[in-house]
Amino acid sequence: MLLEVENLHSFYGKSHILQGVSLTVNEGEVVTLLGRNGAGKSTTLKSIAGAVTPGQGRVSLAGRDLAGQPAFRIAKAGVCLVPEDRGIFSLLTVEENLRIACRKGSAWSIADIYAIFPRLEERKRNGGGQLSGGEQQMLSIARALLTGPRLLMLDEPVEGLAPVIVDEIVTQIRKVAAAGVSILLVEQNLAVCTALAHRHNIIELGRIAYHASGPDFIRDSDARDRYLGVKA
Ligand SMILES: Nc1ncnc2c1ncn2[C@@H]1O[C@H](COP(=O)(O)OP(=O)(O)OP(=O)(O)O)[C@@H](O)[C@H]1O
Repeated sequence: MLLEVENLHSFYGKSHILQGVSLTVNEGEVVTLLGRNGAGKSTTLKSIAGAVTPGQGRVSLAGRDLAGQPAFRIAKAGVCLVPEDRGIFSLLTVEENLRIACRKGSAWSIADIYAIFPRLEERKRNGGGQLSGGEQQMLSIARALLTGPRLLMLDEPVEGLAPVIVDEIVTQIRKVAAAGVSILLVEQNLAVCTALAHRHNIIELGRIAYHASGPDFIRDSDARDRYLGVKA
């Protein structure tokens, strides 16, 4: 087991958002966290990464307890969150954005990144702010990889992107997973989720209300309708 989250509770002020979330990610797995708007998906990722401090519960990475640790220590342990707002430096070039993300001891080099994301090499001298939305997303995933994470958490990586770019990013995420990086994916685009993931979790009322393997979830149209309001 790589990531083990057990009975996680998180609050914003008095709002009790996560009410006992439990989920796991094995080495080499792609696992989704699905759910309706406001269900607590981003909060779960932030609570694992330490951007939100959980009030209760266990988060462990390869057996090492991380819950309640500061975000920088959790990142150092190998957990990297690519947030929805992408977090790239718009005044730096693509290559500068990549260079400053590099960490000693990381298994990833900038050449590895260009092999998976050829568009970034084509655009390496462009400013981060000149990139399209899809290219910005690629750059933020690339920056996360350069830190050498064991667990990559992606928050809605294809939101608002054109279908051809979505396909490109799905292929890239698949290559990242094939390189051995475990992935916890939050994404509203179900086709992307089923194309990538080995297992799925659905969060409702602050808890995991449903989980299934990839093939079982594809067959279970009732669950998709009941929990996500998606017909067919
Ligand atoms: N910083 C915050 N302060 C107070 N409440 C917040 C904060 N961030 C999120 N919330 C609330 O917590 C709940 C869960 O939000 P979260 O962003 O985790 O949902 P989500 O499942 O990721 O949804 P979405 O798909 O809309 O991003 C929502 O009701 C949201 O309004």
